[in-house]
Amino acid sequence: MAAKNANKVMDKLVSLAKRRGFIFQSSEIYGGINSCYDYGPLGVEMKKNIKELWWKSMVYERDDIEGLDASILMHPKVWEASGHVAGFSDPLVDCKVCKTRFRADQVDLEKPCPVCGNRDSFTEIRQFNLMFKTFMGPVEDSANVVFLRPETAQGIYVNFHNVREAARKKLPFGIAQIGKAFRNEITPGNFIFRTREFEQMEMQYFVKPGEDEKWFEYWKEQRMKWYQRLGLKQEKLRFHQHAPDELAHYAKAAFDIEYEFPFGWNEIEGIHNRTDFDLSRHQEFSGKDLRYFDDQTKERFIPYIIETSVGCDRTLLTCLVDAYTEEEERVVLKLAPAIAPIKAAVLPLVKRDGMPEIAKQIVDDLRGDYRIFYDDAGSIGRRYRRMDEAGTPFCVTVDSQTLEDQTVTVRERDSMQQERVHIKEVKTYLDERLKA
Ligand SMILES: Nc1ncnc2c1ncn2[C@@H]1O[C@H](COP(=O)(O)OP(=O)(O)OP(=O)(O)O)[C@@H](O)[C@H]1O
Repeated sequence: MAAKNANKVMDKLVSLAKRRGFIFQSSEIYGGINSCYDYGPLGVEMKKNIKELWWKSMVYERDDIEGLDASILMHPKVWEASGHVAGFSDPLVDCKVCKTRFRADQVDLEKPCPVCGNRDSFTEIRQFNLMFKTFMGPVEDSANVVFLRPETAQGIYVNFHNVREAARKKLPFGIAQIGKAFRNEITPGNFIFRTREFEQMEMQYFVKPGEDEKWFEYWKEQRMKWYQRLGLKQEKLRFHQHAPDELAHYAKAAFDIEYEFPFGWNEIEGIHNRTDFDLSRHQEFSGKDLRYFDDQTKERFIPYIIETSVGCDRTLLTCLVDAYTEEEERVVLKLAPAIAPIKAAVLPLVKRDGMPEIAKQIVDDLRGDYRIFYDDAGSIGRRYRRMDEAGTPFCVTVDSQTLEDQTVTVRERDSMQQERVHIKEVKTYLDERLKA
């Protein structure tokens, strides 16, 4: 029953996302391609807003973090050093009869194939590496194999000294990066929750060994605060601590921030104490000295790294799920104004008496600062509903009173309360309410 309801909510969200232009199935006219999605006009705005808010809180509001945008394709040795060539894999089995593929840890191998019912039909377990391989240059041989990065972090580690020197940074400091990552997941699903191509927002914070635990606690707290700033319901968020047997090979401690989706509690962000593993390995494989020189203590050492790693697409899904609200007469996305794709809609009550002209003038005045939408099609009620579904926090309506006293109606999305505001005051009114 619970699973059925979960599917229903997700189905409704997927349908709203398509109808309103947030997210489309990739290559839809060709029947689609599994687990790949395209962001439409509203989706692209919302994703951009999420990335900007992350960047603002991680880079602009601090003085100890610098930005980076590293290449997706990297030297193949990076992935040997990182452990991804040897260890970034899931166990896989195939049914020899129906050819269905399973994750070996998600199916009972002693039982018949759950799809075709045949006994003893499973192949041996094989380790399936999740990295996408491709070839660089015109010759397709093993000497030219390169990988699409499965995480953005390695681009940060290999640039540790470049960024430190260029930005003249001393420990502790961080490097932040937003970019695409690719994983050939065996079991993608739940809409954009787990896909094979996705975007990550990662920050690696370099600290002195011995100070790592303190900074780990600090970043746990900071990152949880960020989700509150995104407007997510607090009771839907929690930490999950990795037990010793769950810890990745590089981690001394790991906490996930989890959200309660309609399909259960799931990770949205990982916070890891990666110790000196990454820089030590890159030092070993590259032969370059990646130690840090502390000019106060005159010591040389490899910094520890505290990582915060979150999926941008997964955050967007979380915000949509959290905002999706069904009320008696309407469906409304109660998105935080900072991430809402359209900040305000300007609506002439009727298409005459000069109302459209006044409305268009208001749009022109606001356009440079905000994503604004003009709509004069259909009844005012229908137009409000469309904006509710798009998560637009404010609707500005030009009506007959406007013609008399230059005031407009501003309707707030969640409360549906209306206020009269002078046309000259609309920009200030929005500025005050749209600040992140
Ligand atoms: N296939 C994916 N699709 C979308 N986002 C992803 C995917 N894999 C990872 N992420 C995002 O990147 C973040 C950090 O990646 P990390 O390697 O810690 O994930 P993970 O533990 O492998 O995730 P999971 O267990 O969900 O596969 C995740 O918290 C998630 O938000």
